Amino acid sequence: MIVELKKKFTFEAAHCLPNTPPGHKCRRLHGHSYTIEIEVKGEVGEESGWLIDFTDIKEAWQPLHAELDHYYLNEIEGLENPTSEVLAGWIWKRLAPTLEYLSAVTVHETCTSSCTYRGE
Ligand SMILES: Nc1nc2c(c(=O)[nH]1)N=C([C@H](O)[C@H](O)COP(=O)(O)OP(=O)(O)OP(=O)(O)O)CN2
Ligand SMILES: [Zn+2]
Repeated sequence: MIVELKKKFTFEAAHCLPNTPPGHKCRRLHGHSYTIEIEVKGEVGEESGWLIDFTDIKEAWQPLHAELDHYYLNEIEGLENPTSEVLAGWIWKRLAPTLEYLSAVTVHETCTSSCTYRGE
């Protein structure tokens, strides 16, 4: 049986988007309460009854939370232009080596805007 597990995390951070046209609202320094959704996909183990422990996802996320929470994202290497797209790719790159079965990273920048990256 193939399943998809999803776990959500939150962090607060400031950013601006320096490559937007002059006068664009996102050029101004502002902040978001980001929600990050991490998904893994694979076969359920017969004995365990699960794909992986949700705690494994939490442990993989924790170092990234420490790097991102209450920081100015533009000052972090690789996030000089921190769109949702760039951030989703940045998170994927860091999670993929440690989190088996990773299948998607979704960045919710606001309640109405999100970006999903599936490693392609
Ligand atoms: N493709 C992208 N478009 C935008 C990004 C992005 O990362 N990728 N980012 C922004 C801004 O960071 C902005 O803070 C969030 O955008 P927006 O959804 O427009 O925010 P609002 O709260 O104003 O949205 P409502 O329409 O009022 O819900 C902009 N675009
Ligand atoms: Zn923004």
